[in-house]
Amino acid sequence: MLRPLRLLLSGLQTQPSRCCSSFVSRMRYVNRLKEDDEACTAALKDGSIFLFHRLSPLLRCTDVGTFSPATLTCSDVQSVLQRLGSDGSPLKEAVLIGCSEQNQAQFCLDVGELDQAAVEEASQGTFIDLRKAFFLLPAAEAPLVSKGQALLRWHQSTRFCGASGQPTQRNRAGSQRFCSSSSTVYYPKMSAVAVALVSDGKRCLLGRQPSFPRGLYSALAGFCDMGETLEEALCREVAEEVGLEIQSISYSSSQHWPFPHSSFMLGCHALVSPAHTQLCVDRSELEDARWFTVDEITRALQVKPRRGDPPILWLPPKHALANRLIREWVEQQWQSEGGA
Ligand SMILES: NC(=O)c1ccc[n+]([C@@H]2O[C@H](COP(=O)([O-])OP(=O)(O)OC[C@H]3O[C@@H](n4cnc5c(N)ncnc54)[C@H](O)[C@@H]3O)[C@@H](O)[C@H]2O)c1
Ligand SMILES: [Mg+2]
Repeated sequence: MLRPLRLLLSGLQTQPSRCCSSFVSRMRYVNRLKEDDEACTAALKDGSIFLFHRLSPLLRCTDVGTFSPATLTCSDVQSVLQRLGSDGSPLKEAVLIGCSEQNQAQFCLDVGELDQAAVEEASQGTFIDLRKAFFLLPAAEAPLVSKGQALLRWHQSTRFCGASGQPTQRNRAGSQRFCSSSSTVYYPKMSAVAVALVSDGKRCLLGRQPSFPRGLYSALAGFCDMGETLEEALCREVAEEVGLEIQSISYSSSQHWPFPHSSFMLGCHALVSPAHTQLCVDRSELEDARWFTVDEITRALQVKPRRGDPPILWLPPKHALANRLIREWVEQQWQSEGGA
């Protein structure tokens, strides 16, 4: 029997479609929720919510001592709000983050106006500063939390239109804000950053900023200027920071990086001529930059730094794209040595 068209459409609004691969249907579902306020309101009722308090995510400690983001249902959050005397209106501020593999829409919500300790008690979790939380979470879960925080931060800083000075209004999903006075649409934005692991074929180049923890060296990085390509940004940054000219670049991978604000990190391997490796470090940007052999890097990758240890070489944590670039380089060096 044919179902009425209206019923079919309302079914489509609340659940991912089953006509395509589960990935395709989830992506289309999230896209629909961004465009359809009613569908998004319905999805929130059945969705999961990650709470934040003044941009710090709510985490729970598992029985085995690991951490995970506290996932609450909409009714969990409603009962927490009720217990704290709130009328439930903060739920309207929830922002869509994505959709789980179980087809459940995921939202984030900042309850910074409520008492932090009272929310922690009612929701059985702890709000932890993202700088700490990011590294406590498993690598698979940290990006979801950092995406939630980035979206909440963007909403908090885009309340007014830069053209008219009037308040902006958000759509239901929180994927855009609109100023009816100037007709400007605002979308969440992030800064592009180029990161390069520079090599001369045998050694790799790492640098440290004065603000880094003692002993930490990382790949060179810099914000892309307006109008620059990724390649131009990498060549300029490496020239500015260490005075070298890059000969060739190969793209590796990218990542969203929440610190200090949302950055879109684009990671590459860069080669300089072994005949021109003399460093001329710009001390206003870097405290130090050095060439490291594959043996030094391999040893450093095996060391687990402990508080109070003497400052040996420390590499960026596993969650960071720079760590991935360093590992890729080491693997490539061992492969080419094995093959030689
Ligand atoms: N995830 C990783 O593996 C990884 C590795 C290296 C660096 N990073 C991140 O990359 C970012 C950039 O690296 P950097 O500090 O060497 O950059 P950088 O060398 O461009 O120097 C930073 C300076 O650039 C200026 N700047 C220009 N555009 C900016 C913008 N859009 N936002 C902020 N400042 C801007 C500011 O004066 C700032 O002090 C840092 O936030 C760092 O945390 C991440
Ligand atoms: Mg830099």
